[in-house]
Amino acid sequence: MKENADHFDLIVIGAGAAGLSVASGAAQMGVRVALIEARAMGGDCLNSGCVPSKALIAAAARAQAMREAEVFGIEAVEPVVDFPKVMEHVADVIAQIAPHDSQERFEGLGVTVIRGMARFTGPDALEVEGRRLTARRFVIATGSRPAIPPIPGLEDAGYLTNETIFDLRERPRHLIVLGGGPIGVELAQAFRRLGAQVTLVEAGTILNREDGQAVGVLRQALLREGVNVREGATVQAAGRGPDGPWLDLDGDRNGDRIKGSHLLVATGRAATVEGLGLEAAGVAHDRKGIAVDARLRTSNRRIHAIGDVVADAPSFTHVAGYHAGLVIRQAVLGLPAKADHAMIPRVTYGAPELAQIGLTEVEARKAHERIQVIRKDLAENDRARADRATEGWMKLILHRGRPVGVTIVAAHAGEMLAPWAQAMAAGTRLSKLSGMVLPYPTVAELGKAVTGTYFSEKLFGNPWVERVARAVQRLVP
Ligand SMILES: Cc1cc2nc3c(=O)[nH]c(=O)nc-3n(C[C@H](O)[C@H](O)[C@H](O)COP(=O)(O)OP(=O)(O)OC[C@H]3O[C@@H](n4cnc5c(N)ncnc54)[C@H](O)[C@@H]3O)c2cc1C
Ligand SMILES: NC(=O)c1ccc[n+]([C@@H]2O[C@H](COP(=O)([O-])OP(=O)(O)OC[C@H]3O[C@@H](n4cnc5c(N)ncnc54)[C@H](O)[C@@H]3O)[C@@H](O)[C@H]2O)c1
Repeated sequence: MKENADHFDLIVIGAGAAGLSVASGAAQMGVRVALIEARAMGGDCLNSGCVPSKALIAAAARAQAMREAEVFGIEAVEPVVDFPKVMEHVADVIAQIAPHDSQERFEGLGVTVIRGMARFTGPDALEVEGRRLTARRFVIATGSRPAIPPIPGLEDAGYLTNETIFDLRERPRHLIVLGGGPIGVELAQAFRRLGAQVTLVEAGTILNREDGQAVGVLRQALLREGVNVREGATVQAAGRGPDGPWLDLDGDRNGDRIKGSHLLVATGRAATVEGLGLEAAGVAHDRKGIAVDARLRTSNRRIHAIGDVVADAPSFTHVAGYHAGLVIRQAVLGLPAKADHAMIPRVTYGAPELAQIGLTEVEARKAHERIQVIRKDLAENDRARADRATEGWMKLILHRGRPVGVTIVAAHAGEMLAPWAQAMAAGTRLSKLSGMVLPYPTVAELGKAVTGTYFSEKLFGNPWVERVARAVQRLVP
């Protein structure tokens, strides 16, 4: 081993969800770790992603609840939204979580934290701010950035991204959101609920990876709440007028111009690979990110890549954490570990939320000749009735009696999905799930009701079961 102060067992580049998880796990198991971060500790999720967006959504939900109070016998009112205070709340939530990801905490765990841009100079060496570091192994966890589409005039129009929108302290009068993926949909609805006029512009259909029927429920909610949803809209050009940015659309309606006060671009992500010196390190990558094998190794076997920077991996914080665990198993404990993205859950935090694990119905029909789909509406659930939140449903997709997918559209779909994620990861049989006693009244009971339907279809009206039951009545005292 090189007796050099700047030699480490493991160097991690990027202190976002992925890099932080590897660094803390490895350091706590006695490995000499360096963690390099060019910008804010915590990366996208803490500073400009999950955390601020969910805090904003929470404030927006409070505002909406005031508009919808009538049904509970409480006078509905149009809320007075103090937008700067809402954004203070968002900043405060970030500040509360930040110590967990801070340089001080990681140094306390024994990690050497180095601030600056890392650039590989060779297969086992890199440079940060003129300092040379070497290591036995590296982990690239440099995440992703907003991908900006090549629309003529977009730079002149001026736009926000997830990296700047949470710095706003003045409520947009009219926010144009370009892109109807999870970022666009979540933020469009939140800003609308906080009192902005919102136009959501999407080239195809919103949330196009998700179950179309579930998206339909969310789309109706967006429209009902006054989000102007423009799907199938191609943006020809953008520019800036005296009052703010505009987009010229061509598609569903010919040649119309949308004028807003602010424009948010949420048209996808690009892996952060520029300036990393990946060629010097012998790490293959393309437009989609860094290529890895099932063990998350790059073309340089001593370098792993994890999180958003990985080509073709789902971009979620829980995936970043999952990848980190797999790398720790291999690089720290010497155990084999392979990534499997088939059972990664995902939730779009609209109102209602849209949650998915495994195959959607359409995907399952393509993958298997025969599937069974059982759907139960929230309107049948007592807690949902009491909460006046009966919009939505759950769909269980089965192949040969085993769950291959679950889709939920409901106010708390993410929480409702969690036990299914556990059950599907553990391979729990449906009979075990249907035999479980759940607290009443909870919306989670809808999941049990679905499994109940599966078994009642098999048991009720079945001549064999009826014969057995009659025999038992005769023979058992
Ligand atoms: C608005 C929004 C909402 C989201 N909501 C959710 C959600 O609700 N749930 C969910 O699961 N996911 C959500 N995501 C996705 C989630 O934020 C990402 O999947 C996650 O942050 C990826 O973590 P990461 O560690 O791979 O990358 P990042 O968090 O991007 O971290 C990478 C870090 O590397 C640093 N870096 C880059 N290059 C270098 C270099 N050369 N040298 C040193 N440092 C470098 C960067 O500065 C950054 O801090 C959301 C994303 C956005 C944008
Ligand atoms: N709740 C969550 O877990 C959550 C929330 C936000 C983001 N994320 C993660 O971040 C990723 C990125 O989110 P995103 O919403 O930016 O990207 P996305 O790729 O999921 O969606 C981008 C959308 O923009 C549209 N689009 C692209 N170019 C366009 C153009 N020129 N004009 C009009 N529409 C255009 C696409 O058709 C697509 O629907 C997500 O895929 C997800 O993995 C997760």
